[in-house]
Amino acid sequence: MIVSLGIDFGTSGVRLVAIDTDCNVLWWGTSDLLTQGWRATLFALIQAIPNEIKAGVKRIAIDGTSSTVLLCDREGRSIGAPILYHDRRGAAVLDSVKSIAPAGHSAIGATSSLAKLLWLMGQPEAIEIVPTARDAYFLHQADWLAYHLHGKLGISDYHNALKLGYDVEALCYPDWLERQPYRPLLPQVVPPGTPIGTVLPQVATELGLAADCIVCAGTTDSIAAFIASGVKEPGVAVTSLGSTLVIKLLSQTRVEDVNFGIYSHRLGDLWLVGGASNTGGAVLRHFFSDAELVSLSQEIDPDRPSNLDYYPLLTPGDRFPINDPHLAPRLTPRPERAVDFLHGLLEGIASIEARGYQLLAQLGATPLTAIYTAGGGAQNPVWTKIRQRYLPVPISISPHQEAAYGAALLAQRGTNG
Ligand SMILES: Nc1ncnc2c1ncn2[C@@H]1O[C@H](COP(=O)(O)OP(=O)(O)O)[C@@H](O)[C@H]1O
Ligand SMILES: O=C(CO)[C@H](O)[C@H](O)COP(=O)(O)O
Repeated sequence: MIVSLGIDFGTSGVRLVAIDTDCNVLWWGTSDLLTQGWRATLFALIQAIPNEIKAGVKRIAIDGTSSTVLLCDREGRSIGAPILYHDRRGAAVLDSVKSIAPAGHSAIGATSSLAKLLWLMGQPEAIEIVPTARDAYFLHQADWLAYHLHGKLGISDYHNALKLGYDVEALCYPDWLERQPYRPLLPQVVPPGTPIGTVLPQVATELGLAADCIVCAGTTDSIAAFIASGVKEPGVAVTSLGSTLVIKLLSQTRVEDVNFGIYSHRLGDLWLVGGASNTGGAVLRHFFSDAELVSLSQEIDPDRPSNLDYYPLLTPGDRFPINDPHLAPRLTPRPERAVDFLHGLLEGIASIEARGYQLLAQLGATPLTAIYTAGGGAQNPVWTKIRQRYLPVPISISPHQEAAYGAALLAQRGTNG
């Protein structure tokens, strides 16, 4: 039996999926992040796989949250704490980012990997490191975790590296990054799913993996969720209704517009175009429990408009489809009945999603033909009907929603599979 493993370090936990050559799920595991850290969580999840399945594991790929980064030494030890995907400390160095990256580049943003790198470069520990930069590495979460399996430091994939400034069309770092003093810290970048090396002998023994098990380059969590859907046809999109709202449309054309927070990841010979909004399930969860979301949604008539015009955010600022760090939430007027308030929230998020897809069309992406939905919100049929009022194409639930399943497919087939 040949088994591929996908491991997802997502926004709300860590999941592992093992699949066979026919893509059947043989095993799945889930864990909160252990207090001992990312590596301990990774190892515990792999250790928990039953031996008869584990013995067949030949490929592993890991996805992590996009723009979660760290600096580490040549032993892979983190220098300072990792900086998480939503950490906005990069806002302090945004002017420096803008001074080196071309206008409109997707690496320009308070949470981008590049902004975090520039922030780190201003810290005392980095000032010591840069002159001897061969001994230090700037890595993404997925790169660093894979290192603990294959033992090679300084390797990333072109999904994680997009917001670092890597040129995913020319497949090299652009001149404006090559010129920087911290260039030696940057990882070598390969296509997601590329075999990097076999698992280290001591790790194979510790985890009970086969000595010839290959560790592949990873991806980001939301791209792994897209890959999980199995979508191969340009024009088909996946909307993730998790804590945040993320839309990704498979397109023959690349589109970028920083004003709307729209950018394109490369996916084999095609483009994954879209953006990520701060609206989504986290706002719903702030006001309602999951049980209330189910019961109250059943009382909503999805064919009737709420007549509320919300832009649901928990704090000011959005990235997409309005890229404005100060954008004010719009959550008033608040009706007396909870069901009416929820109706307004679900419509508000649906209208942001629809606006996103309209913009992709206007900017020249391959025309939208169908939408799959993933994430907690996909389980709400009333919301699907509301969204259907705003969107001109059929909406259905994604057949596979787990990012870890997408990472397992990536390990098995690469991005063109
Ligand atoms: N019935 C429901 N209707 C709408 N949203 C829901 C429902 N159940 C859960 N959610 C939302 O789904 C989100 C969790 O989805 P999930 O995909 O697990 O998120 P994450 O992005 O954190 O991985 C929560 O923020 C919650 O508000
Ligand atoms: O909030 C996130 C955590 O990763 C989103 O998934 C992210 O912003 C989307 O990024 P990308 O398109 O690079 O996967």
